[in-house]
Amino acid sequence: MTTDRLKDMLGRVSLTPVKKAQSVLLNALTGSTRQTETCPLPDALDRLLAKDLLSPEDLPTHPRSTMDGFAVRAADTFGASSSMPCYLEIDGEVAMGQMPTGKVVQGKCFRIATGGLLPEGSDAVVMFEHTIPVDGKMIEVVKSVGVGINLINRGEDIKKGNPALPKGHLLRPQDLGLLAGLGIADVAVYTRPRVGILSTGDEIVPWSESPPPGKIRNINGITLAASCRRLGAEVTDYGIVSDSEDIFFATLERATGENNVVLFSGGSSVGMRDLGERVIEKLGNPGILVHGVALKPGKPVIIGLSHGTAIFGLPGHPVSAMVCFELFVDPAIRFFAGAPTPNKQFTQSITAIIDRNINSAAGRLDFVRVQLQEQEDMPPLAIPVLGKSGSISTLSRAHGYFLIDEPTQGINKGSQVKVTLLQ
Ligand SMILES: Nc1nc2c(c(=O)[nH]1)N[C@H]1C(S)=C(S)[C@@H](COP(=O)(O)OP(=O)(O)OC[C@H]3O[C@@H](n4cnc5c(N)ncnc54)[C@H](O)[C@@H]3O)O[C@H]1N2
Ligand code: MOO
Repeated sequence: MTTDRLKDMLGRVSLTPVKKAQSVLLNALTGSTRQTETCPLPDALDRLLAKDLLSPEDLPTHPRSTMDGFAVRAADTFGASSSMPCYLEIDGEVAMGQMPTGKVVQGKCFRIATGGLLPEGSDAVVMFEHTIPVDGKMIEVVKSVGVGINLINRGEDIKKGNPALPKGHLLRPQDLGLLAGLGIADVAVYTRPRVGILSTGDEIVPWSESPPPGKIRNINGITLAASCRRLGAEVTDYGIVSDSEDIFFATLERATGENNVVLFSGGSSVGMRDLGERVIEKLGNPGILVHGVALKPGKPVIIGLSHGTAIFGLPGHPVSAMVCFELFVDPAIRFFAGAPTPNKQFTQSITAIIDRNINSAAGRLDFVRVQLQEQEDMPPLAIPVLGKSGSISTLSRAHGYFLIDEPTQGINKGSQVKVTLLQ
């Protein structure tokens, strides 16, 4: 496979627009394998279906009453009203959980409870409230019913052979309920994506330690692992790797062999010790897809692929790392998780009104963190959370973000913005 990196007029690799980088990544991933497995129904929540599911039977398997009342022949009640009731003889009772015995014949009815199976001959149910007992054997019907009223027909929920759920569908509680109703005990799902995480930098110490002067705690190892778990991935932490090319390469090579996606943070920009690009290139097949995107923050991100595993060199600054996760890693994990269109389709977003002017340079995508403040009878206010990409508290305080696209040079106070909520 050859990679198609954007070049400027002098042949130098230039910053790639975010949308282009996303499509290069997703196109390259189409050659990667997604594994599937069988999962017991109760454990299938939040998994993605690996096959189209057809209904193996009619649901319900028999017509059932949806009201407490009397199973009748609708024609027997035509014209019935409180001023001119019709009279029906109670000829039997449907026992719950049992097949009804007997048949409703003209002029007769069966007592039935909600959920009871409709006895043969009946085609509607009259609610108790619309009847008056005459004696133990006879009722007055004071409201007519049409055929099919107050019952659910065989196969009305879903018919045998009809599509129940499509391949790639994310299984929610209501979907598990549908599968339970159809008696599907084992579900073919995509295997959870495996993600390996490395943190690079001689200055990084485990977050649980007290850093001596010159060192800092590992923030990215935690934020990235948690973001992966949110997407249902299984995460392996390969720890903190020192800025030695040999150790970094050996760890990255091992992680690439063991995972669908590998993330490392730090070492993506052009500093002397920034080995990210070199080691991905060395892994090859094909190696680097994109290095440097027109994005703020997050410009130095590296996107690579090696032997079907997606590799991301995320900028070390904690906000930049999470922004790149949201825009690039998230779709890659969704791809391996089995999502049919890995770019977020129905992200939770709301319209808000920006409370001040925001500058933005033309030619790059700006990711603006915001807090939301409710306003009466108006969309909420979006208040930008300003701060450097090294300040994780700015993301922690943010309720969401909006994007300023490449051609736009800033937006004016009072404009509407589409805020994607940060979960
Ligand atoms: N001459 C240039 N310098 C820089 C450029 C540039 O274009 N030219 N880009 C800047 C931008 S933008 C960013 S973002 C950073 C990205 O740098 P790296 O990805 O190489 O990351 P490091 O240099 O290793 O670290 C940056 C920063 O983040 C801290 N860090 C790293 N890992 C962690 C972690 N796991 N937890 C918490 N903090 C972490 C690290 O200590 C640095 O402070 O490059 C700019 N430079
Ligand atoms: O891209 Mo850097 O992430 O602007 O801080």
